[in-house]
Amino acid sequence: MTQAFLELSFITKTFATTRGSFVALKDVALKVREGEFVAILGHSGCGKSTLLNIVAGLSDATEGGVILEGKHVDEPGPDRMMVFQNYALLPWLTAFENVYLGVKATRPSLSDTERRAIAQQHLELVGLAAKAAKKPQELSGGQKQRVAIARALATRPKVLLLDEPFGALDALTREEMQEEVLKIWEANRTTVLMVTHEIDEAILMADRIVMMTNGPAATIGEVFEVHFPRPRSRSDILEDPAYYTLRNQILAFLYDRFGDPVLAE
Ligand SMILES: Nc1ncnc2c1ncn2[C@@H]1O[C@H](COP(=O)(O)OP(=O)(O)OP(=O)(O)O)[C@@H](O)[C@H]1O
Repeated sequence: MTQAFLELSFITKTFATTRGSFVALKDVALKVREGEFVAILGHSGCGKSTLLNIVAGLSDATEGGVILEGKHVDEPGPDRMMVFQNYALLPWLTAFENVYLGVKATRPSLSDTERRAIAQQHLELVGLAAKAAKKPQELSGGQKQRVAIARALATRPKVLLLDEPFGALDALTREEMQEEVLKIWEANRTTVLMVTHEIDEAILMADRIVMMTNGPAATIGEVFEVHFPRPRSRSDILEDPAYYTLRNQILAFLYDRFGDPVLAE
């Protein structure tokens, strides 16, 4: 690869703590292609969210940094939108207003009519047009996460950052949401970095799975390519012997080489 679309360039992150400095990440280096879907997998506490926060510009790298289309980025910007596990919607606004606010903040050159149309289109994209006037507390967890995803996509980010986006959902809703997000991604091919604890989620969705070693000084231990054809279906993958090989390789990494903390599978 010559110039990467997104490059994590030898990111080291040290936190100052009451007991001295704590090196959470050490020399994390990764090049991501435009339109690629990358999953970041590792044990709890290894530094996945810290890494995503640095890519989002919400936290500074102590050394190294993030390069997007050849430019260093170290502050939040509309080119990188994050979706959090706990949705982070504004509770006093409706579903529509939450999405609209994101569009208004990031696309000032558009007319208000255009912004409203974009907000509406993105609520439709996630199947929530009928709930546009509902406030977050009137929505289910899956519906709230749909609004958060619509809000992130409506700003047309270059990179979508998903921090355990389905972590708060029940198993069935989680599977539905994985498939929906995959469909949307297959239609748009936004570059995605997704942090997850779930091996099957990473295999279903990602082009590559980046395995983090345990902290302190966590780094990328291995990268697995996921070759299943797209569009993907869970049942096709489960019928493919390559799925079991890949799953076993991931399990071996997590438990034989870096066993210890509990993996929320
Ligand atoms: N502000 C901070 N100050 C000190 N240490 C921190 C801070 N934020 C994170 N850490 C430490 O850095 C390490 C990585 O944390 P992080 O939340 O990134 O892990 P994670 O892999 O996302 O965990 P999980 O999967 O449980 O969400 C942990 O040991 C954590 O205690």
